[in-house]
Amino acid sequence: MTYTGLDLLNNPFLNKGTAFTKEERKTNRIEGLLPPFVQTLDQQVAQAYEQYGTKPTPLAKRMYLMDLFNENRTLFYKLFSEHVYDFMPVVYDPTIADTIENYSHFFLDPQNAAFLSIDDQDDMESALKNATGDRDIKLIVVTDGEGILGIGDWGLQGVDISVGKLMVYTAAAGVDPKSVLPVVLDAGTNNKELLNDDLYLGNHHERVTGDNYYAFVDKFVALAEDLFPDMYLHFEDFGRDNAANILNKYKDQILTFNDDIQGTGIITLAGILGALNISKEKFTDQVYMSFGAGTAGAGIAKRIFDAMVEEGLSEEEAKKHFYLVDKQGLLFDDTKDLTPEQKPFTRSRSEFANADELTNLEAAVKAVHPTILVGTSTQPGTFTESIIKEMAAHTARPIIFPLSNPTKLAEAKAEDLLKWTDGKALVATGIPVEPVEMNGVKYVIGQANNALVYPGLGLGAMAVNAKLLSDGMINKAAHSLGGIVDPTEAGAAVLPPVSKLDEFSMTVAMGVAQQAIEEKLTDVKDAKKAIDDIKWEPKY
Ligand SMILES: NC(=O)c1ccc[n+]([C@@H]2O[C@H](COP(=O)([O-])OP(=O)(O)OC[C@H]3O[C@@H](n4cnc5c(N)ncnc54)[C@H](O)[C@@H]3O)[C@@H](O)[C@H]2O)c1
Ligand SMILES: O=C(O)C[C@H](O)C(=O)O
Ligand SMILES: [Mn+2]
Repeated sequence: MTYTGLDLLNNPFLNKGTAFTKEERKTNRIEGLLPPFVQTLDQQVAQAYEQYGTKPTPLAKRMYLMDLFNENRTLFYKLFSEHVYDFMPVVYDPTIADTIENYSHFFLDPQNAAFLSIDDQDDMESALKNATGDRDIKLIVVTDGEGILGIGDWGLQGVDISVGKLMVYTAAAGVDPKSVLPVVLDAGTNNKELLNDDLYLGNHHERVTGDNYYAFVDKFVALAEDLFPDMYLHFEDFGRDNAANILNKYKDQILTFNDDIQGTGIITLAGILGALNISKEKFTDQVYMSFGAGTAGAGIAKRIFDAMVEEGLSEEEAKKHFYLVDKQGLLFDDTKDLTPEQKPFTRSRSEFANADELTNLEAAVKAVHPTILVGTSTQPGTFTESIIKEMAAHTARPIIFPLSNPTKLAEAKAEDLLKWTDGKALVATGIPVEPVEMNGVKYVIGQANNALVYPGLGLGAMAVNAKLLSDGMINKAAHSLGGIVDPTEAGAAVLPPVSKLDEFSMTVAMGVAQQAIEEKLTDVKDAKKAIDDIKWEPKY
C-alpha cells in the first residue's frame, strides 16, 4: 500500500517529517504540508534533544518522547539509541509506572496497540488485523494488566507496559518497530479506583476469571498464531494465579516467553554469577533465600535451581540450597495456600527447632543464614538494617538483590545495603541507581532488570525463527552476560552497564540463535547472518 499526503505524515512507521526530500515531497503529494527547509535525521535529533532538555521532570520528558514516538518512529529510535542510558528510566521503568497509573487521564494516542476486550471476542480477529494493517508482525508483547510491576492491577492501562517493553526491544536489540504489536487483553479489573473512575478507558467490570478467562487467552493465542505464524509471543505482567499457568500451557507448543518468570530468572542468575566472579566463591556452595515467592520470585528460584543441577548437583541436593519466604513466612510443605511454583521449594518443619516462629524474614534469615537474598515481594524497606547485618555476620560477601519495582517499592536502597555491610554486599537493584561512593571506593550498582536480557534473547530467537524457546537457549542467555565487567576492579558491578545494552544484547542474541541451531530448533544455519538480516537501524 502506498501512503501519500497527510496519510503519510500521520503514519509513524513511514513519516520522516521535515526530512522528506524535495523529490519525495513531490511524488508523495506532501508539497506545502511541511516547512520548506529539508532537515537531516541528525538535525532532527539535535532539535528533539534540545526540546527534551527543556522538560522539567521525568514524566514531562516521557510525555514528550511519546509524542515523538507517535509521530515518527525512526526519529524516536535514533534519539533513543544515542541516549540509551539516560532515556531508559524515562521511557521504561520507573517513570512508566506513572503513565500506567494515569493512562486514561493522559490518553492522547492509541500508539498502534491492539485493545482486545473479553466482551467483544467476535471482533478479535478484525481488531488484530486493523491494528497491524499491512505490517508483518514478528513480535507481540501482551499483558492483561493484572500484575503491573509491583503496583498491582491496572486493567487496560497496562497496555503501556506492552508499548514500553517493545520500545526497549528496538532500542536495545534493533527489532524492527514495524514488526511489533503491543496487545492488551482487557478481562476487566479489580482495581476499585479504576472501576469508580468515569474516565477509565477499560471495561468497567471486575476481572473475569477461570475457564472464561483462559478461553479468552486461548482465543487470542490461536488467532495471533494463525495471523502471524512466525511470531515470538512475549507475556508480561499477568497476575500470580495465571502467569505460570499460561507459560506452562504454551511453552512446548509455540515460540513464547514469560518475561517476569524467565527474563527475571535469567538476569538474576547472570547477576549472581557476576557476583561470584567478584567474590570468587563457588555457585553450588550458596544458600539462596527468596523474599516474595510469586511470579518472579519462584521463576528466579527455578532458574537458579536448574543452574545448580547443570553444575552437577542432584535435584535432591540442589533443593537443599533453597528457602522461600512469602506472606506466610518461611514456606513449609504444610503451609497453607502454596502456589504450584512454590511447592517444589518448600522445607520440612522438622529441619528447625523453632519452625513455628519462622513467620517473617528476620526470623528466617537468623535460622537459615542465606548467602543470597533476592527481593521480589513488592514490600518497600523490608530489607532492614538488622536483617542485613544478621545476614552479613554469617557470610563474607552477601549477595543482596532488592528487585521490586518501581523505585518506591524496592526492598532496600543500594546505598544502605553497602553502608550496613561496610561495602561487603554485592548488590543489584531492579531500577537504575547511581554509583555509591564510600570509603574512597566507587561502587557501581548493577541493574538486575529483565530489560538487560529479554531484547537480545528475543532477537536471537526471532532471527532464526526458532520453533520453541528452550531451556538451553534461556541458559545460554544467562551465561552470555559474563566477561564484560572487570571483576578485579574495586566496586565493580555484578552486571554489565546499561550504557552497553545494545552491545551485549548482540552477544545474547548470538548465543541464543547459535543454541537454537545446535538444538535443531531451526532450519537456519548461520546465526550471525540471520541476526544481521533481521536487525533494524534507525535511518531514512
Ligand atoms: N527486576 C526485575 O527484572 C523484575 C522482574 C519481575 C518482577 N520484578 C518485581 O518483583 C515484584 C514482584 O513481582 P511479581 O510479578 O513476582 O508479583 P507477584 O504478585 O506474582 O509476587 C509477589 C509476591 O510477594 C508476596 N508478598 C506480598 N507481600 C509480602 C510480604 N509482606 N512478605 C513476603 N511476601 C510478600 C506475594 O504473596 C507474592 O507471592 C514487583 O515489584 C516487580 O516489579 C522485578
Ligand atoms: O518492568 C520492569 O521493570 C521489570 C519487570 O518486568 C517488572 O515487572 O518489574
Ligand atoms: Mn514485568
